[in-house]
Amino acid sequence: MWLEQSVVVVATRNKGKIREFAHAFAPFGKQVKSMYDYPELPDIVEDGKTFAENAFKKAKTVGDALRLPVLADDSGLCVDALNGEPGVYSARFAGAGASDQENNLKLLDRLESRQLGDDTEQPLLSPARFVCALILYDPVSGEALEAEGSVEGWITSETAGSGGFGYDPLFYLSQYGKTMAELTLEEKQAISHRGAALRQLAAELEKKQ
Ligand SMILES: O=c1nc[nH]c2c1ncn2[C@H]1C[C@H](O)[C@@H](COP(=O)(O)OP(=O)(O)OP(=O)(O)O)O1
Ligand SMILES: [Mg+2]
Repeated sequence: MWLEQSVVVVATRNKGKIREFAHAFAPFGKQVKSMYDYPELPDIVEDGKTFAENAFKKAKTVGDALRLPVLADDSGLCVDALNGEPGVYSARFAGAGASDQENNLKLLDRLESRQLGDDTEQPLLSPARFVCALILYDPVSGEALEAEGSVEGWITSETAGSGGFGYDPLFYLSQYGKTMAELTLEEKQAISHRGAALRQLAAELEKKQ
């Protein structure tokens, strides 16, 4: 069913995610629609303890409302020096409705205030990873497919780049010598948590054929 459809509905209002999904599905001739295309959809309270729980809630809420198969993404940044925070709270780290810039500033503030002494002044503040959980939910069968991906990097105090979204300007990839925000969409997709989760989901779908 889902593989034949020319439209993919993604249960998100994040424009950065929408851009990445549109880029990922374009080669398959699939157009991406988001919650902006269905203004009647409710806000979804993301009260799960895991990315997968939240992604499932997004997919089920939107899928049941539209009676269409829906893909949902819940993702975030887990920072070692903060014991995995902000994790599932990434979007509201600096408070409900916080902007990316406010969240980034709070993250740097939390990490820089942990540095002891002046001689620890190095731009790499902590190992970190982005995690993305995807759920593809079909309201007719009630079936849900799940995939998860992650990417390892470092939080840097030398922010750089204007691509991507969210915490990308702070997320340094040693193998590229660049932040995630300095990568093209193509490059980001090849290594990102979202790209990895999408490839895993595609493999799951293939198994079911
Ligand atoms: O590739 C990424 N590059 C940088 N930052 C990222 C990425 N992926 C997730 N993030 C951050 C952004 C946000 O602070 C949180 C996602 O929160 P999350 O609830 O999944 O998304 P959201 O509220 O922005 O949109 P929605 O729930 O409508 O999908 O993690
Ligand atoms: Mg959200």
